[in-house]
Amino acid sequence: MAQQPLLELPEFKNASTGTLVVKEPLNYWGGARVQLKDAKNSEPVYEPATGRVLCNLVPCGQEEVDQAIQSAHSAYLKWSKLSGMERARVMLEAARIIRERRDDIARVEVINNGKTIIEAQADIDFAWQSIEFYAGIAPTLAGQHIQLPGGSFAYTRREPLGVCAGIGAFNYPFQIAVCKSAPALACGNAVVFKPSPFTPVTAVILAEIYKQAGAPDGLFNVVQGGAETGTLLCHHPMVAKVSFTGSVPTGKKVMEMSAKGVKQVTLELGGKSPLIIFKDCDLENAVKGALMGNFLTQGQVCCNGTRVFVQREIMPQFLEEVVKRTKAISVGDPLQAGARMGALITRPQLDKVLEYVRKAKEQGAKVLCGGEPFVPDDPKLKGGNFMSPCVLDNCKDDMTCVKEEIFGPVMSVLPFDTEEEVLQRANNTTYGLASGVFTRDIARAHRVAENLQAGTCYINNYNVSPVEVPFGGYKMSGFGRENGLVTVEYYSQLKTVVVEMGNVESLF
Ligand SMILES: NC(=O)C1=CN([C@@H]2O[C@H](COP(=O)(O)OP(=O)(O)OC[C@H]3O[C@@H](n4cnc5c(N)ncnc54)[C@H](O)[C@@H]3O)[C@@H](O)[C@H]2O)C=CC1
Repeated sequence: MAQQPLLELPEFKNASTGTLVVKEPLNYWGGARVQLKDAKNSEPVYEPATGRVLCNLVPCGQEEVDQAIQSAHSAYLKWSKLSGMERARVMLEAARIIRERRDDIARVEVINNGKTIIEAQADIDFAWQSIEFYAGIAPTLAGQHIQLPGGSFAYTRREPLGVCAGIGAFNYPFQIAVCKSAPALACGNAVVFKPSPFTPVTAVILAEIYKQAGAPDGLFNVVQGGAETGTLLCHHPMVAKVSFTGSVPTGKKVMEMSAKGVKQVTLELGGKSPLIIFKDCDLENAVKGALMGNFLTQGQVCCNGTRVFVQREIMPQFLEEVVKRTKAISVGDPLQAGARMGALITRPQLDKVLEYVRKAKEQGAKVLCGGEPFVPDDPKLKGGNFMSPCVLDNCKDDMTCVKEEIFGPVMSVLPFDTEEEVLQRANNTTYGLASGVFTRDIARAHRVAENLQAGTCYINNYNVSPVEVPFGGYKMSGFGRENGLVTVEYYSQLKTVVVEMGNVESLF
């Protein structure tokens, strides 16, 4: 009997905070959810807002990873032979279904991830837009014709890589699965995706949607698990490329393992990005930018501008306004429309963030607001991983909170005097994912953008990442790009064909 898609099951349809229990298998290959034979290594996955068990994660071992990759490979053989127009048609249908089911997918994402519904809806909108964008590009993929002497010529073909593995982080589960699969599929590849073990639920919904849209069985597969399953993907000889989103230490391991098989790698890693606010800025916009650059997804965003450099003359006004607005952020049930901050991903992650705040105080920072565990009034949320968003003043460049990626709602504010000084301090980090500058001086804005060592620089805004704009890191924040036209280069390879129209001129 055909499986009923997850989103149509009654428990998914009526899901609200504290009610969803997922019993259906979350691994997916060969066009269907797969129940693993051996569930002995299964681990509970908790709902961040309640601390309740949401599902049990059954990790894939060698045999299952191999099955998923074989299934991807057979789909690749068919999919790669389709024209770009044919691939686009399937992708556009997938985008349409996602758009139609946007609120349902967003609700499940909230329950699994803990972010607020308003953010999850934006993430799902990003997802269908990304698939639409790459569907539009699929028919345009083409090579070049190069005229040679004597009527001979060469041409290039932009060809897919084969089976691409995607490994995702927990903070944008559905969106990351799409950011990797949309360009990969547009170029003619097949994908095996491993979500974070903390957020296993929505990737399989994406798999079901691709199938419903007409993708061949095996084109997009999901293998669940943690480091071990990820390792199996990186080592598998039939995987042509690994696209990884996660922390720097794991990214290094992924690169090392992939190097053994000379696999292509894209690394979307962490950051400790600078946001520079000059005294000639529009202060209200700068404050809004600092909040958007620090508190989305409970601060668990790779490109967050967590080192906020403020020119000394406007520091008092900036702090007053930023603290007032931070205190007004409503923390609570992420499925409530009014909530603006939900729960952190896990209890250990919450403890880690609170420890960063404690250490910051010990090193001399001043907590202007927040930085404490938060227990909402609603009894069902008592076991959730909530904390109050935090602003730290009196920060110095050598403090731990300024140097390390906290991955929680903690903003460190630092004074500066001159442009030259702030650029030097902003760049004094091994990371280079993003950066931002607020100023009304147009020449200064572009000069600062040029001199910041980061893959993205936002001028007079922060954390704006539309699908058509490339995104990725400098330095230890990784390499390769996601989003935008350039990403097709990371999911395809160029074949050169040389055609002789005359006789072979042999030296022998
Ligand atoms: N640059 C970007 O686009 C983004 C970067 N990130 C970064 O991700 C990090 C937070 O995400 P986490 O999920 O905590 O990262 P993580 O590095 O702990 O895990 C990421 C993924 O790697 C897998 N993994 C762990 N060990 C592995 C191994 N040895 N081999 C293969 N796979 C392995 C995990 O199971 C998970 O799926 C932060 O540093 C954040 O900045 C997050 C989102 C976007």
